[in-house]
Amino acid sequence: MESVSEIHSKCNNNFNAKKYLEVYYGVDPKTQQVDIESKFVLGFLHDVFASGHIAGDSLIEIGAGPVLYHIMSASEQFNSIYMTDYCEESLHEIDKCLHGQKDAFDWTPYLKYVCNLEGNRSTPKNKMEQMKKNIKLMKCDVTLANPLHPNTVPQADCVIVAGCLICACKTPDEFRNALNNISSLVRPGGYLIIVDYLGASYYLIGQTRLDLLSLDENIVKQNVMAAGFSIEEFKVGNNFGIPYEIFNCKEVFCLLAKK
Ligand SMILES: C[S@@+](CC[C@H](N)C(=O)[O-])C[C@H]1O[C@@H](n2cnc3c(N)ncnc32)[C@H](O)[C@@H]1O
Repeated sequence: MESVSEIHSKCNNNFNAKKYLEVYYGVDPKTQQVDIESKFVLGFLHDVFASGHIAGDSLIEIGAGPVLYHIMSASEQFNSIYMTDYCEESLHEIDKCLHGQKDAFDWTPYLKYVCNLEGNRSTPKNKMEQMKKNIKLMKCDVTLANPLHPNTVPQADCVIVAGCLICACKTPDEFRNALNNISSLVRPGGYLIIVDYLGASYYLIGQTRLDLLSLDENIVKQNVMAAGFSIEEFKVGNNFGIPYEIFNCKEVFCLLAKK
């Protein structure tokens, strides 16, 4: 049996957080425009949080990786935001952003896009300052009954899981278990948001190929409902800039469900 630290170091070897950011979140240096998939996902998250009724004391993002953008629209709605991941290296990339380090990934194009969606009531700089105040970083593992083990936090008003479950789960059974584990983190009446991909089976980070669980809409919906949620929205987007040889993805989905 592998120890937790062995598993984490193995994960660090396979998941190159810096390279991942460059390949999947790098923008054209000339135009600084965010891609169509990001506009779809950020637009969904904006609409969800702009309504104002998904708010409260805490939000947990599970499997955030080195990526800051899924909580941009939520950042003013919660007192505490726990950004969590299996790999320490990924959390370190977020930490660098929060501490304004020189070699931190630059999220400005995405911050600008989100501020624009919000009618520019805030600036990218102010939004980043807001995030610095309420984000806490924590390890997680969706295969554990308490994914935040050894930490415990009060059940959250909202949990976001983006691009994580098709990486962390190898079979539909593992997907079901992970959703049950994640459900334990959401308070009754709280919300679950999933952003993930349909029909994808691998992606590349540089030369490293990582396998993915191929999901369809039915498997997602059935298991989310079985984990104690009622689905309020399910939106699918299918216009990708990433070449098929790098990520054999057909569709991204955004789901909002209430416990
Ligand atoms: C493709 S990345 C997605 C990162 C980011 N959320 C995004 O949308 O770009 C998949 C993430 O799932 C994380 N992950 C893999 N296995 C996990 C597990 N058992 N528990 C929690 N996170 C896991 C990885 O460390 C990685 O950060």
